[in-house]
Amino acid sequence: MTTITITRPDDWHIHLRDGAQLKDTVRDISRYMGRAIVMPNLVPPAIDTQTALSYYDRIKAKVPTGSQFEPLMVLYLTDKTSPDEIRKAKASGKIVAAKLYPAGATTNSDSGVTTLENIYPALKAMQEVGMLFLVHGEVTDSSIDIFDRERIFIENILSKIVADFPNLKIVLEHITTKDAVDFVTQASDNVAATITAHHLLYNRNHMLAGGIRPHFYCLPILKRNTHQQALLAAAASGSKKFFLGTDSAPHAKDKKEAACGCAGSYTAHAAIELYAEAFESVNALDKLEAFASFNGPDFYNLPRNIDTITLVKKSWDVPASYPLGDTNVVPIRAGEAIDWQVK
Ligand SMILES: NC(=O)N[C@@H](CC(=O)O)C(=O)O
Ligand SMILES: [Zn+2]
Ligand SMILES: [Zn+2]
Repeated sequence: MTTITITRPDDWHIHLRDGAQLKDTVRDISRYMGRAIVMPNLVPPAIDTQTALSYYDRIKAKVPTGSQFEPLMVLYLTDKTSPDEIRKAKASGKIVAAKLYPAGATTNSDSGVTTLENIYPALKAMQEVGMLFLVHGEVTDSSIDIFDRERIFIENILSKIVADFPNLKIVLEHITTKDAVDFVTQASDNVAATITAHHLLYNRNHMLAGGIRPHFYCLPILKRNTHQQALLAAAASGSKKFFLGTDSAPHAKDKKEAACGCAGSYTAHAAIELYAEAFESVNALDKLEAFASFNGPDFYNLPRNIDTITLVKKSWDVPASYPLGDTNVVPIRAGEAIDWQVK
């Protein structure tokens, strides 16, 4: 039987939600992830230090005994985020980044940023204090095709931010295109990207050919297979600029299987297992550890985890759904097999 042992991984982009759902999402992330960057797009969003810190306490209260899981918190940037708020967040020691959601770009982004210039004072403060800038990289202009929104964001917006703030550490989250791979690759060492398991394993045919599959609907939307191949090549390249961020984003089953379904796919039930499949598909299992366990902490200037987990190549069947608070979530691979499991 094939087994691989890797340093304990972290998840550099996840949605844990809140309220009744928190015990379920925290249980899943706590199984083997050491840390996670917890996204702040709650309702209402975590726009200030105090809100982010009380969210931290609610998460910690749900971590099962025996788990060492540690949440890393993120501030949600708005048009009004002040430099003082950035300094306060940084001083808390628990908030390591601030996130740009272009207003209207994705789930719970209504309070997001309307014009880039509005966050320049905050970005300047972040650059000064060494707080990371995380980006949902899609334009929101309704005249721009949904499959082009990441590329145009990079061309029109991200390239300007990178030029204006050369010392700001930037993570382009959940990249989905060859354009993003190329941009991040040629940019300075201060620019990196997370890649999800579902964008490595799937392309838009999986979502749209032979019937519409709403559980594959996430943002940025799955692209054509040439982009999927570029993402796989980037993840398997060994470049330290690319690292694990699941973007596991649960929505209740009835909110996904609907006439107007929510964006977000759930992968936290089997995150490293799905990444192992993706890396194995390109004969790059030897590159999984750096992607999952080294590149993220190195970019964030945090220590790598010191203990390990072991993956066994042994197929198991994913349940049709998992409990999510008082409702259910249909995970990626529901009712089908996954090749790997964590021992
Ligand atoms: N990725 C998604 O499709 N959805 C995320 C938001 C996000 O990360 O853009 C969510 O919060 O549901
Ligand atoms: Zn996003
Ligand atoms: Zn996300």
